[in-house]
Order: sequence, then structure tokens, then C-alpha cells
Amino acid sequence: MSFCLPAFWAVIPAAGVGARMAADRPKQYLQLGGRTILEHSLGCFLDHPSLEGLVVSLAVDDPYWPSLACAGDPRIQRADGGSQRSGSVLNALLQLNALGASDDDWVLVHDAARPNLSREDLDKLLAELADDPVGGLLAVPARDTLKRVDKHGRVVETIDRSLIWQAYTPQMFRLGALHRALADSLVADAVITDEASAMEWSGQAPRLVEGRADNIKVTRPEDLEWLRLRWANRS
Ligand SMILES: Nc1ccn([C@@H]2O[C@H](COP(=O)(O)OP(=O)(O)OP(=O)(O)O)[C@@H](O)[C@H]2O)c(=O)n1
Ligand SMILES: C[C@](O)(CO)[C@H](O)COP(=O)(O)O
Repeated sequence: MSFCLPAFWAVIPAAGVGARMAADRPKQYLQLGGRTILEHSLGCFLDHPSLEGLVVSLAVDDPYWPSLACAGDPRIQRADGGSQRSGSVLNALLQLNALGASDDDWVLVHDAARPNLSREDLDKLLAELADDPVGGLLAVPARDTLKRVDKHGRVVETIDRSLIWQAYTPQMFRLGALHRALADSLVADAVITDEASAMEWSGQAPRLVEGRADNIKVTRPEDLEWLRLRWANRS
């Protein structure tokens, strides 16, 4: 059964420094299968027929972007990164407004550090949330036993994981609602680590869409080692 997926705008926050990766450059510019991690993450969106436009948030002093083949792609607009991920996303949303996006348009925010997003998961998110009143995100149910610890690293509780999920990206919300939620939560100095937490802060209940667990965020060296092994086995 073919179905029409909703049109959407994409925001790719790529202004982080990758401190936990401790590499010689920000992790989004490390190589995976002959391209940078950022190029893989952009690629999943640039060829999608429902894409209206894409904004990538880059550090204001990013020296690496101009050397990428996609730097001149007219489908990609730039926004200045912020001191936090949420600020980088908010700046990109402002750019979408300038590009003519409307408040009711869908926006998908996807970490530049998640290069392994599948087209199947992207289309699943779009299809399942196309008519949702709030929006939502790709997520994976907790698979391991979870422990709560005290300040000494001693277990104080095993948490019931039956209702615990890990938030991934893309996260999909209407532009106007996300813009308001991010701006208001930033003014209130709320702790916001993803778009869904800003929507929750504003009183909304985003919907989880189960995705693939291998849509991992490259955070530490072993994450990239694992992806490189998978990529090598693909070719
Ligand atoms: N001020 C920031 C911080 C992060 N990001 C982006 O948000 C995504 C997820 O953030 P994270 O994995 O934390 O990346 P870093 O902040 O670079 O990592 P670290 O916390 O280890 O420095 C990444 O694509 C990163 O580039 C961003 O655009 N602007
Ligand atoms: C947005 C995110 O990837 C969802 O899990 C996560 O919150 C990013 O956190 P980080 O500390 O900025 O990597």
C-alpha cells in the first residue's frame, strides 16, 4: 500500500564539540565509510521526496564545513550553533521561518551524530505521526536492567523498565509549537536535552514511535568503532 508522506522541513544540529569523543575534531566530521558522519546524517534527508528544505546548525567558527562536497548544496541552509543543543535548534527554526516555513509545517530535528538512520525508520515516523495532534520521536524500549544509584555508585533500586524508553532522533513537531516551547523553556532556564522535553515542559505529550536500536548517537569512541565494523560488513 503506497501512502503519501507529509511534507517536512529538516533541522540538523551539528554545532557540538564532541567532548566525550575526545577526537582531533568535532565528531560529526570524523570519517565513516568514506564520508563524514555529518554527510551521512544529511544524506538520509536530502534525497527524500517530501523534504521542503534543510537547515544545519554549525559552530560559528566551524572550519570544516566548507571542505564538504555538500557545502554548496542549495538545498542546505546554515544557522549559527548555540551554546547548547537547544539553542542550535532554535536558531535553525528561526532560519526556517525566513525560508517561508509556516507554523503548521512539520519539522524533523535529527542529530548530526546519528549517521545510521534508515529510510524505513524516517518514513515510519512520518507516516505514524502525519495526523498526530502533538508529534513525537523515534525511540527504543529499554533492553537492559536499569539501576538507580546513590552518590557513591551503590545500587539503591532496580527500576521497572517496562515503561522506560530511550529517546532517539528524528523528533517531529509542528514548527510553531516547537518554536514556542523551545523559546519559552529556554527563557525559564528549564533543562532541555531534546525537542520532546521542551514540548513536555509546555504541557504536551509526544508520541513514541519504535525505531531501530542501531540508529545510535556517536558519543564515545566505541560507538564509532562499532559503526565502522557494521559499515565494513555492508560493503
Ligand atoms: N551546542 C550544541 C551541542 C550539540 N549540538 C549537536 O547536538 C547533537 C547531539 O549532541 P551531543 O551528542 O551531545 O554532541 P556534542 O555536544 O558534540 O557531544 P559532547 O556532549 O560529548 O561534547 C550533535 O549532533 C551535536 O553536534 C549542537 O548542534 N549544538
Ligand atoms: C537528542 C538526543 O539525542 C535524544 O536522546 C539526546 O538528548 C542528545 O543528548 P546529548 O547530551 O546532547 O548528546
